[in-house]
Amino acid sequence: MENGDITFHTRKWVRPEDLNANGTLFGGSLLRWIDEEAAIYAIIQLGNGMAVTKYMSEINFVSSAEQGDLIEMGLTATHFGRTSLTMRAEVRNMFTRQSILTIEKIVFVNLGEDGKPAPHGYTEITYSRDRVPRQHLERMPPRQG
Ligand SMILES: CC(=O)SCCNC(=O)CCNC(=O)[C@H](O)C(C)(C)COP(=O)(O)OP(=O)(O)OC[C@H]1O[C@@H](n2cnc3c(N)ncnc32)[C@H](O)[C@@H]1OP(=O)(O)O
Repeated sequence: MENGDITFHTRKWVRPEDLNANGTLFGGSLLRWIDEEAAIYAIIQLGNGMAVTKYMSEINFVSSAEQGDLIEMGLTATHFGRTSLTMRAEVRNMFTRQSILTIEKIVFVNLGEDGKPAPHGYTEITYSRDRVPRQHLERMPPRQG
């Protein structure tokens, strides 16, 4: 599987505590949000809560956002390796669709119980919630039908 379309999931409202000294969105806040978004995406794709950030390529801050802006974060898997998952990320203004940030390559590694890289066995993106991390399985509602 290579180069899926980006799906925009999470929206954020740029608030005063997210601003830098210039009064625009602080890059550190944006990176914290995107790292968490990538972690959630990796957990869902790999069905494992033990997935860690390994590598991020250049980060391109394309344009700034201002207080009150509504932004959305998107990710897509671009490559399933043996133990890794590579994603592409984009953050954009929800209404103008203007790009705010792009990261071409974010690599997460699937860890085993021993904390070492472990094969995840997946090769394709899932668009449903069928790869449930073990610790959440017993709290799942029973299947209908
Ligand atoms: C969500 C978070 O915030 S997590 C917190 C931040 N992250 C961390 O603390 C992780 C710290 N790093 C580590 O613990 C270790 O580096 C590990 C366990 C992730 C990986 O250990 P390594 O010895 O590098 O593992 P290994 O060499 O087997 O590589 C594992 C995979 O990562 C890939 N990889 C390793 N280095 C890189 C790199 N620089 N760039 C891209 N991919 C890489 C490998 O190609 C391999 O993928 P594959 O199995 O799909 O082919």
